[in-house]
Amino acid sequence: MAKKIAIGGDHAGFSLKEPLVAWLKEQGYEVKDFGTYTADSADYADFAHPVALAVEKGEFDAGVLVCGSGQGVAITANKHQGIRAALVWDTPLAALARQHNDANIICLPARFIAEETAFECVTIFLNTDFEGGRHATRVGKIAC
Ligand SMILES: O=C(CO)[C@H](O)[C@H](O)[C@H](O)COP(=O)(O)O
Repeated sequence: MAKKIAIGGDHAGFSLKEPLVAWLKEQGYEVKDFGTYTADSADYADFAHPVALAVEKGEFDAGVLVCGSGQGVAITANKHQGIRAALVWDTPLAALARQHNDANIICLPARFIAEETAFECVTIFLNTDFEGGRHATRVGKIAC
């Protein structure tokens, strides 16, 4: 069965989110786009919270969030107890976010990453397993 991906971002993420949505669908993923749907100025939390909530509730296998720096969406998503949102801008970080942190949302900085690199990061993020072991102990200590 196709992996289900929730995606969202603000105006600054829009120019990256649009090709990402199309590309993810081409790859066979089931994608729900939580907006924003234009390049008009918008507030990242209005999109990061719905994506985080949907992933937290188990309605999606993973989330992708995009804003200018990636930081606003990451900070917002990590307010949710069940979310581990990782700010990623290169492929080794995408792998580590899964291997060591069991991240369930990848946050991309649209204004600081090339489209092709973003695609590579998302591919790695969606296809890398959590290593468990000592990392499971550490991840288990995150929630407060
Ligand atoms: O990067 C962001 C938050 O971390 C946002 O996407 C905004 O782009 C950033 O806050 C700048 O805002 P602006 O209205 O685009 O100048």
